[in-house]
Amino acid sequence: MTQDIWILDDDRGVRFVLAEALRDAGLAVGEFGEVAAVRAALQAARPALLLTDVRMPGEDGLSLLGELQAQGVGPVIVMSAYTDVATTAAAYRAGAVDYLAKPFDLDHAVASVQRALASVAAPTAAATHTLAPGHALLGESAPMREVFRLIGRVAASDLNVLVTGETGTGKELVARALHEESARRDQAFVALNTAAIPSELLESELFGHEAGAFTGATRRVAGRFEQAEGGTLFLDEIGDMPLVLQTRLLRVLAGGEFYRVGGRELIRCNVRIVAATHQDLAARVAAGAFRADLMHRLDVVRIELPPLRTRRGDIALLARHFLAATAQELKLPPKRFSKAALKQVAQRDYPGNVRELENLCRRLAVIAPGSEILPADLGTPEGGSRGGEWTDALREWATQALADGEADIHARAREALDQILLQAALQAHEGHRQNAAQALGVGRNTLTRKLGASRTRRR
Ligand SMILES: Nc1ncnc2c1ncn2[C@@H]1O[C@H](COP(=O)(O)OP(=O)(O)OP(=O)(O)O)[C@@H](O)[C@H]1O
Repeated sequence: MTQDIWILDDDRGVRFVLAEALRDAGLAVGEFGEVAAVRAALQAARPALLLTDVRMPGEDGLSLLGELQAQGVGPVIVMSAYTDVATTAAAYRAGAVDYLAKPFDLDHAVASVQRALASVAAPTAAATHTLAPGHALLGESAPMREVFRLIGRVAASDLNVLVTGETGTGKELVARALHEESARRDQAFVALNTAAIPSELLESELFGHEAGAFTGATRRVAGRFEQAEGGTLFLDEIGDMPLVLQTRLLRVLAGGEFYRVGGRELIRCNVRIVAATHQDLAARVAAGAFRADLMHRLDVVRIELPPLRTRRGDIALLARHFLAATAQELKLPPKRFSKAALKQVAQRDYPGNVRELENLCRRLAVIAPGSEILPADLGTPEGGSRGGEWTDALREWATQALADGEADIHARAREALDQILLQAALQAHEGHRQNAAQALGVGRNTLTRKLGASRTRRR
């Protein structure tokens, strides 16, 4: 038996191609250009499935979605050119079974319809709260759309989520979006970077302590679990959590209750956990550094954030956003990228991902002269300044050294810088100290002292 699929879209072209594709797949199709027409048709019939756009002139497709759910109409698939988290999540909240980002692949759309018909999904809970304000999480690339889709899908559930991705890819922003799109949004969102806290303090940081629990504990302090009660707790860099605390955390997650450090009162907790890591958690488990049972408890749903190099299409959008946002925040005159500069920005490598791009744009918003940013302002070799090459390398080195927790980074970098300059100048002036010092613009004594210092240190 053929099934009746209704398409609601004010764009005739979309209706046409979609209807053709569905008919080719053996389905019966009805086409509607406005919400009112669907309402009228509902007097006489019910579709097996509705495909609808969300934003149309006149009435919002989402409001219709709510009505249809109330009338027990079959599954609804939402289509939209808007792929931001708020719209996607609102569609799922309103009961959509799938979300097709326009422009969509027709095969994909037909497959989605067939899947929905096959499962005739159990009705999802209707919208219970209004649309949250837009999130700062931006992106138009296919992988980011997929991330938004996932956020929309799982936000309303209370499932624990593990967010993975390289440093600076936006893991914390995803955790915030999950919180904002959930029923917990009016409660606290509390973030804790487990790697940034010395392990001996981590337990009290998480679970709080009583007065007198340890030296210096003069009064009772609530931990992050208590602060996040009813809300969401974001545990960043979970892969670095010491094993003893992993055990403790696991017990709390399993039992839903804990004691403060030095306390006797059992505290019940209702907290959703979103954990993040840049590491391969399974590899940490294999290496014996992470508990498998804790990983399974945290990794109920996984959201993988793609590195910026696999979604270069997002760079221009992000760069413009960061430039404008910095100007607004610091009350600076707005600047814009010249075409050539933006092209170069989009072609650069960002080992620090979105954070590194953001830092570059913040710097440009502050220091680039003029209202238009030119390639020369970027400090790239193509821009005419040779500074970019080595400062980029230095930045990479520093990022890595900091990530590895190395000590004395500043002193080591400064010494390396001094030595490279001194040796280059000495070489250029055939070992003549006076001339080398002069060329560098430092005093001869300074040069001698720096050469001496390095020799002493090496010993
Ligand atoms: N898609 C995005 N849209 C807008 N801003 C973003 C996006 N992704 C990241 N950012 C910005 O980049 C910076 C880094 O993001 P965030 O702190 O969420 O990354 P992270 O993956 O948690 O990093 P780390 O692993 O180092 O903790 C933040 O300032 C954030 O606002």
